[in-house]
Amino acid sequence: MSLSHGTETLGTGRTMRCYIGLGSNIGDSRAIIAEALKRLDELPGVAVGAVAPLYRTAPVGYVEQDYFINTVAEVSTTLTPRQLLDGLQQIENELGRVRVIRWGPRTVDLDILLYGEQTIDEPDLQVPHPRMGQRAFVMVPLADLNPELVVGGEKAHILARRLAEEQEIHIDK
Ligand SMILES: Nc1ncnc2c1ncn2[C@@H]1O[C@H](COP(=O)(O)OP(=O)(O)OP(=O)(O)O)[C@@H](O)[C@H]1O
Ligand SMILES: Nc1nc2c(c(=O)[nH]1)N=C(CO)CN2
Repeated sequence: MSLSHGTETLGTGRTMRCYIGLGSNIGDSRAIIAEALKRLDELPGVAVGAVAPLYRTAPVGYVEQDYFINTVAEVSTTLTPRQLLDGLQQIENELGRVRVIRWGPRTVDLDILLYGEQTIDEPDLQVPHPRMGQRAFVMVPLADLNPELVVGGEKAHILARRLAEEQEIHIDK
């Protein structure tokens, strides 16, 4: 929890509730996600709250790759969306340097799913995340945290249940 640390120089002064999606399919994904959450909580102006369970999920989109570990974290922040994105990219870069395969892809992906009720449509930042409502690996952990949340006109738990019938997702054990 670092909301009170240096926040006078950051962001809006208002505290926003956000949801961050985390995914990894390279290296020790569980340890990498734990480390990403620790670093997220250590960012000035960011406090990590509830974190959903870890899920093991089949790759969506480009399918010739390993299964992912995914989760979603609820975050309180005084940062602006862009400051938050900068912080997430810094963590991705730091952890991405823990290279497992030479020239290999990044080890962790951090997405801003929701930033309060705000809508942002800029070339390098779209919120709500435009593909979140089609992805079981996002909606299932998000629904664990906030089942009544409305995403694209539907409640998170309803979307999650439907997507989980189409896309492979299991609690990680
Ligand atoms: N809500 C958001 N959260 C994080 N990054 C975002 C968001 N909206 C746009 N971006 C942009 O997406 C870029 C990351 O693209 P990348 O190639 O990693 O996409 P991806 O994570 O593989 O795919 P997807 O966006 O479908 O999850 C970042 O450089 C960032 O500028
Ligand atoms: N299961 C799963 N599939 C994905 C994921 C992910 O995090 N989990 N991330 C992607 C690019 O953001 C593309 N496909």
